[in-house]
Amino acid sequence: MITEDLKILIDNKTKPPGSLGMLEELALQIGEILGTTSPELIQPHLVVFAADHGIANEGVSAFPQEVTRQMVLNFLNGGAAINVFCRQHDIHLQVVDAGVNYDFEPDLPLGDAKIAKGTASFLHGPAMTAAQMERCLTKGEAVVAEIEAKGCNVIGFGEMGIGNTSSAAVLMSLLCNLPMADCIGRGTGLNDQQLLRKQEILEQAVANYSGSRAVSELMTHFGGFELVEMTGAMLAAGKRNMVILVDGFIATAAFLCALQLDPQLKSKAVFCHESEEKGHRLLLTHLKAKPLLGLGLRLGEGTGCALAYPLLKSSVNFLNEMASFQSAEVSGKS
Ligand SMILES: Cc1cc2ncn([C@H]3O[C@H](COP(=O)(O)O)[C@@H](O)[C@H]3O)c2cc1C
Ligand SMILES: O=C(O)c1cccnc1
Repeated sequence: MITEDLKILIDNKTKPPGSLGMLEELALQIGEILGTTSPELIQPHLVVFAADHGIANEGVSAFPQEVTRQMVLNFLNGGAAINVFCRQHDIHLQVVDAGVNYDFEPDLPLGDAKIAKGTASFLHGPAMTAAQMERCLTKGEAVVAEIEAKGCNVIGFGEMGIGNTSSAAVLMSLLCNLPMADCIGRGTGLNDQQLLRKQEILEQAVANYSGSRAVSELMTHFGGFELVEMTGAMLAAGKRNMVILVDGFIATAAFLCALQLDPQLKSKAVFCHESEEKGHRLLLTHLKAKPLLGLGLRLGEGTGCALAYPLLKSSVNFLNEMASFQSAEVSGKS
């Protein structure tokens, strides 16, 4: 019903049919999610989940683990890329400690969803316990519930966690049944030799794993606290009919996990960009997802979401503000 109404509205705007391309698909999708032919994007939010990874100590990242905590403080001081882009587009930014290996001062404007001070290395055993994994999903959901209560209906998710492209790559490889070599990338900037080592470590971790392919067990074994909290947050946003902005490689891996738990979730998700991280294109292809932007970003933090947000605004604005052939008295197609 709403879909047909939206399609008629979009086609009656003063333009050749389909000429606004992906913006038309976006307007249709946002109208469907919000259940209205005159959607408004309200209180856009971007949540950055941060946590540390035991696997970071196995030489899989070009940067040391303490960068996670240092970047959290940078976010709180307003100095990271995601701060700049959120400021530019009036997006509320919230940083959440999902499990950074550091005790932050209690009075900082930092969401507390800490599970532990970093995961264990998944090279030889599970990254977290099953109970911790469940707590991640619950805490991610709670973060979204609180934000939705403020009236927000569009929410993006970012992450910070040195080593987390490794978690994401393994989850992708096992859930999509793809060779590790197709799922790993240079992350923060590994050279060829370091990349080969990352592949060996991750292949060894999978060889050492004797569990099932059930997504909950995979998230427990290979997940990061920030990644699984993001999965919980995405599930919660979908359940609440919010527009979900999916960022780069790690966020898409979190989405892949969420989709296994809620197959309806895809209709709520906007894939904001295609990351330069090697596995991302294949992961998007696997999800049959069409990203909005291709800027060669490989940062994470939710930067792709913040950069794509103006396109969502343009799509609802054309739907709400453009004249129709009838109202503007423009002749239709002959
Ligand atoms: C200064 C700095 C800022 C970042 N912001 C996001 N990431 C990104 O890089 C990390 C993933 O790459 P890997 O798996 O290779 O460690 C994540 O923290 C991700 O958010 C950053 C990385 C660095 C170094
Ligand atoms: O695409 C991403 O999310 C990404 C890529 C490299 C490093 N950090 C994040």
